[in-house]
Amino acid sequence: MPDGRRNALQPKLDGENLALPAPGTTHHLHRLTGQFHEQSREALYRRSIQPRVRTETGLALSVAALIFGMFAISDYFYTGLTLEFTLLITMRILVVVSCLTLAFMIRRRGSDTRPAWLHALPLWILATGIILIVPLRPESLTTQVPAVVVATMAFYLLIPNLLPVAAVASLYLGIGFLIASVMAADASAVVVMRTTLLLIMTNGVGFFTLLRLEKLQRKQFALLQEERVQNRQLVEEIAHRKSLEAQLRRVAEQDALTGLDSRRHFMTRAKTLLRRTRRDQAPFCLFMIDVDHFKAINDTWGHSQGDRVLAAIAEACRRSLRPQDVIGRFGGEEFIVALPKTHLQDAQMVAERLRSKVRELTVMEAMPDHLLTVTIGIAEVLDEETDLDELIQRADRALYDGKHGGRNRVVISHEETVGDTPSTLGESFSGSPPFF
Ligand SMILES: Nc1nc2c(ncn2[C@@H]2O[C@H](COP(=O)(O)OP(=O)(O)OP(=O)(O)O)[C@@H](O)[C@H]2O)c(=O)[nH]1
Repeated sequence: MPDGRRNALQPKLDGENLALPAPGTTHHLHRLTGQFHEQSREALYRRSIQPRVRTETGLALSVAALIFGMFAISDYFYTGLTLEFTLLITMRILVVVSCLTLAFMIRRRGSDTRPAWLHALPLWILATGIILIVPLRPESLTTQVPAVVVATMAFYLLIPNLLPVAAVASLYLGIGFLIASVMAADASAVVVMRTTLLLIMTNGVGFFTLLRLEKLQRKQFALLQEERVQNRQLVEEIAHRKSLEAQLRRVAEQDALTGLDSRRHFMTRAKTLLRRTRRDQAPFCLFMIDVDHFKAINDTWGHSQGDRVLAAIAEACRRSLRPQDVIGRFGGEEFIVALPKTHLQDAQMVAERLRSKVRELTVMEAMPDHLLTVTIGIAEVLDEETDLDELIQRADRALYDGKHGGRNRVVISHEETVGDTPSTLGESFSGSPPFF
């Protein structure tokens, strides 16, 4: 299904059609890392944020590397064109190039199997670069402390990473910086103490802020999943109800044995047709069709054969009539047909054709010596007549006349004719006489 046509009740997570957890599954987060205890859910979460993380990491690393490179200007002011400056500029170029390369790799090569070290490595390179400034520019130690604080916050909050990765890299930066301060810049105990406290505070703030963010994002993810599960259940429920409704409608509207309209549905459709035909002042005819000696078929060949005969006659009706004619099973072995925009003479021809078709049905092969016949009563709607029930009654009376007249015939309701002359068009048997 194209995305545009995707059901609005089924939101899609970033880039993936992810499997959903079982409904009602609760989620627990690790207290110190903020990650899901459930490994599969954690993997699902990471996959869902992967495209965003790739882009943001690439951007953040590029920005951090460029800022780190820009500080070559202050190196020049501190050292002038000395060996230290050459070492500093070389080191900065190496760090910038490594970070940009890794940023590029993360953006281009990010996949499910991407190793964690690929994300950790740029932090360690940046941290090493910052630490190395201390021995190369020991006199600027005091200005380097705020740079370490900013870098630590960037490790936690700017460059997307898992909390343990950011924490370990920040600790490495802090401890490395303190050791370098003592060993290469002869920092006094007070300065070391102050810097240590500042870095502890920075790490604390960074750690707990990122921990909170990690937890919030995962809670949001879990809620979204829960919602998706509920939406999916809702969609399934709606589909189920719709199919039940359709089934119920079919049961109510269709006769199960023949597939024809049920009596009730026929009445509804025929009434609409009659109204429309009356409005257009067009003719309208109705057939009542009854299988002759049907009880005997049941009694002799069984009810299953009787059912097959009814289904075959229904099929013959469907094939002999036009798509706009409405055919219904009126009850038992009786069928009813509404023929809109049909004159009596045409209806009579159609009925005769149908009667001949019934005699040729293959279902009769199982009933040797039996001539399967039907009697059809026809009534045409009279001028200004709008009542379908009356039309049915007249067709039924014609059918009754046909039964009494010997069956296997088409009979037109005599109430159709001008004057009181009966117009029953009885027909004597053709072919072999019926078995009964
Ligand atoms: N097999 C089968 N028989 C049915 C079904 N519905 C009604 N019948 C039977 O159809 C028979 C109708 O018999 P009758 O009303 O006496 O009519 P008939 O034997 O066709 O006689 P005439 O109409 O006078 O020619 C009854 O025995 C019903 O039990 C059905 O769905 N399947």
